[in-house]
Amino acid sequence: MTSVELTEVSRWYGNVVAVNDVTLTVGPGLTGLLGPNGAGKTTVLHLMAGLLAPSQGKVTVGDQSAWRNPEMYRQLGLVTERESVPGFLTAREFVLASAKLHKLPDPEAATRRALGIVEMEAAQDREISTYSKGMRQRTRVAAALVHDPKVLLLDEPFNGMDPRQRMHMMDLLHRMADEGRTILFSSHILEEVEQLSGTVQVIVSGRLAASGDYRHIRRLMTNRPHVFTISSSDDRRLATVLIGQESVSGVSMTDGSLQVHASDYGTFTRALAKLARTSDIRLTSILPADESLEKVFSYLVAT
Ligand SMILES: Nc1ncnc2c1ncn2[C@@H]1O[C@H](COP(=O)(O)OP(=O)(O)OP(=O)(O)O)[C@@H](O)[C@H]1O
Repeated sequence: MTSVELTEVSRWYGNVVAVNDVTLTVGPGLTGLLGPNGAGKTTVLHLMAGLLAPSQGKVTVGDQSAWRNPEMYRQLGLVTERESVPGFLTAREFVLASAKLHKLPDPEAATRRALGIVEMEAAQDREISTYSKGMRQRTRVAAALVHDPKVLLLDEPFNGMDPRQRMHMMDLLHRMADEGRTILFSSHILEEVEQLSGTVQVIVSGRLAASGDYRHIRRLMTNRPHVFTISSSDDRRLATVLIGQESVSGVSMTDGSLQVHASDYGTFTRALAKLARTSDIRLTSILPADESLEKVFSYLVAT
């Protein structure tokens, strides 16, 4: 059982602070690292993989320091974000090259084992250029785990996949985690971690903003303040009724529609339907205002 640990880690590039005083332990099982673009996810993974030195703090894999420690690569595999697989090779050739780079005693057997884990045996002798996105990604996973590492890090492994491919990849990650490995993957899409049974660590602007299971994170995000645009059979009367509600912090009428600031999504939406019914007002549309993912995540930092 191998854990990866960050203790008071910061990493800056010139005057850009990419990771800001993060303390975090990722233990055996499956963990998601969630955050908007530019939050520092890649930097965290590269620190864990020993590709970057922390500007401050300590990064360990098992009991060993990650930085400047080639020994660590026996324990760890990394699937990088950018898809760079030579299309003219077959999956078997690609994974075998990785096995040879690791100087494994029986590279052929290790290649067969890794391709078996990702269920790529049937297509292993076809050129990678003929594969689907999901198959290419699984081939890259096989290359990263050919040396049977205890820790596997994956940077945005679901990027560009359709829902079926995504489910297949999530099953694969769960299976590897169930074998006792420490698996950490990054994502900038909340729905991508929906099928995750393990922990989600949320990172925003280089800081650890929240952690817990998917339902906990989802709740934190939906319980934040929301703005709704509402149309009804009598907007003006609806406005006067709503302003008396505890879950409403402001009401305004602009361009013929009603804007409502609600302090809590769940309480407000439940109250709205009931109020409209008892006041005999017909609701014709309720639209949540468009909020960028950035803003939603930032709310978590503020709490
Ligand atoms: N080599 C670099 N030089 C300067 N700034 C960098 C460098 N690498 C990353 N950054 C900056 O550090 C911050 C964190 O970047 P990082 O790539 O770790 O985020 P991320 O969460 O992985 O985002 P993305 O999903 O968009 O890759 C960003 O502001 C980014 O612009």
